[in-house]
Amino acid sequence: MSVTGLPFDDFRVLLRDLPGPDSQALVTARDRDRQLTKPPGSLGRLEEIAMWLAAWTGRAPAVNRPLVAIFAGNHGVARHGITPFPASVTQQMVENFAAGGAAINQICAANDLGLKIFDLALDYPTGDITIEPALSERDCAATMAFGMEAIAGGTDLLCLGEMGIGNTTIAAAINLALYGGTAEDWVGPGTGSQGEMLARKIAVVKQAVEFHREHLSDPLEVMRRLGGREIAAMAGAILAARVERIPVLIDGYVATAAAALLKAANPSALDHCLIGHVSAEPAHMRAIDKLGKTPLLALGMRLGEGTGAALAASIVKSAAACHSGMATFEQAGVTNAGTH
Ligand SMILES: Cc1cc2ncn([C@H]3O[C@H](COP(=O)(O)O)[C@@H](O)[C@H]3O)c2cc1C
Ligand SMILES: O=C(O)c1cccnc1
Repeated sequence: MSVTGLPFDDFRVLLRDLPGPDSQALVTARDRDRQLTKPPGSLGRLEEIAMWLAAWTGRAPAVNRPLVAIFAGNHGVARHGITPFPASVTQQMVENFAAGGAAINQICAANDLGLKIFDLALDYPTGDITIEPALSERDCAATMAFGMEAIAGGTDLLCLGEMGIGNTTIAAAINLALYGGTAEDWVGPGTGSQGEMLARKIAVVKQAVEFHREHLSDPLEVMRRLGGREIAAMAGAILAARVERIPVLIDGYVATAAAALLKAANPSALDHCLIGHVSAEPAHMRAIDKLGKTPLLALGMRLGEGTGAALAASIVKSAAACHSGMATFEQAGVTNAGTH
């Protein structure tokens, strides 16, 4: 853990001093883009994505080793009956990922993406956020540090996803703590909560934020009090990626809440991240708006597992391929505007 004092100290230092974009790589990429055999701007957002890759990797846009990292955790709050599925499904789905049977396995296979699963102490659910912090500072910091391992094997595009029964309740509590409003504004069905169960979910989120209200001005405190292990690990992974100049694709409502904690700590913390998709969870678009981002895809998905981020990776790969592989006007002998 920290050599400087409290476990969060190293992360506070890291968050204060994040590397910025590489302006030289950006200028070089813009210059090449102007020469490619297409009308200027005609590849729309693909062009912006290529420039984003250049700025945050510091080199010519390329995606050679895309990786989906899924973090799995269990939540004490699940005991309140706020989700239709039992907490045991988290472990069962981890086994399903390993066996290749989940949606994310198929999307990774179809799009040539690496996949790594990190299970986080599944036998030890976090504290029940309605009456206690989810994690101690030490445990939360250790889990953030573990999340940084996501990039250890090397990748040049990190897609972040999660698995954790009950974690849309956790995401709603984080958003309520960060942005205010009412619990109803941030709670949605998740895997299918409705009627009395949905009412309980709203009450639980309200109660949790009320219980911790004195301690919610510090985003890292919000993380440990209202978050969960997969939330802390995703935040750690985003930070590690920033330091190592790896662009990041964020998945749905839950992953976005983890990212939001970093943005609250440093407004530039997510500049190397794009939101892969807007999920069907009703509050996801509002949460994305709070980050000042525009999602790449809107497919009505509401699964998690990194599936939306993984699908968006194919767009990012295509953006890099166009930028690096297209011929210039000169190479192809195609007449450019203004030169005829
Ligand atoms: C079989 C199954 C596979 C999943 N894959 C992702 N999730 C998603 O659903 C969970 C969050 O929803 P809630 O807050 O309503 O529990 C997370 O585990 C999330 O990744 C799944 C959920 C289930 C049941
Ligand atoms: O948007 C998400 O990430 C999501 C939605 C429902 C269930 N699990 C995750």
